[in-house]
Amino acid sequence: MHDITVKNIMFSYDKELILENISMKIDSGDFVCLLGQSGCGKSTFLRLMAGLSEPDSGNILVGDNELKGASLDRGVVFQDYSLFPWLTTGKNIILSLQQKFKNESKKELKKRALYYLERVGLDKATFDKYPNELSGGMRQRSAICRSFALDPPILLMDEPFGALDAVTRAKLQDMVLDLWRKDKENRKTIFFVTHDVDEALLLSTKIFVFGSSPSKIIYTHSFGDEEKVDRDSLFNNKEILDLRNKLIHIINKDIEEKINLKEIII
Ligand SMILES: Nc1ncnc2c1ncn2[C@@H]1O[C@H](COP(=O)(O)OP(=O)(O)OP(=O)(O)O)[C@@H](O)[C@H]1O
Repeated sequence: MHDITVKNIMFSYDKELILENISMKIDSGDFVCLLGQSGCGKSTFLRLMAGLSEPDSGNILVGDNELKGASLDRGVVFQDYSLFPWLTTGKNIILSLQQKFKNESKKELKKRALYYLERVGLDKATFDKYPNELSGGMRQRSAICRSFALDPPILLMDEPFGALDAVTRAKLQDMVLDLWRKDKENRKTIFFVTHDVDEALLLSTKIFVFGSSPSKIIYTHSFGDEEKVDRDSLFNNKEILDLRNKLIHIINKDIEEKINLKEIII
């Protein structure tokens, strides 16, 4: 129902081709990670999936419907938390919830917001705090809380943990996995951009790697149902270690090719 089919997407900024003929199939409930070197077009692609920009050609289908513009069926979490600094965390969350749950009273919306604050590991007091009174990790938890409270079937996440220290990052990775896993009946489809290979291995059921100049899919890996990677097997399981090395090699090779190409042009 919320399968995503991407067909032959081409996208340029001015005359520069950024995405070349991208096609992919994402099943409902998949946790997809998109890897690739910096500047290869990962965020550009996520913006297309969010409906925040349009491709030159090609299309994206959610189920049978062609994606046109932003929609409440797709939540987006960016790296920079994207909370309004002049509103308390609670008001930030309720402002979004009001767009979707138009018939719910303020009391019901607050109850929903508090429930999800707890699910992302924040205490009730966070509701009345302004974003600048929170740590980076707490701000990102709040942004994720807002997205999960909106309960979209599809969640698009653009390097949401990129600015966080390693410990907070690990905690939030576990939290998102937990939220994704627990909604078994109605598992969200998550599309997660990262340039961290270990993060992709830990989170994903499916990995796509973008190459650059212009960007196309250069590698795909799908984990079987029983193969979900946990934190221990990241470093102990030979198959996962081989895959990790392979992914790092593919990305490094793409970086080297880009550098060589630049030298030829200069
Ligand atoms: N608004 C814009 N106008 C023109 N060019 C842009 C714009 N946004 C991005 N680009 C260019 O498009 C290319 C892809 O950028 P994008 O941000 O999608 O890459 P990315 O893979 O997400 O990078 P990173 O991992 O560093 O965030 C880059 O060359 C970038 O300079």
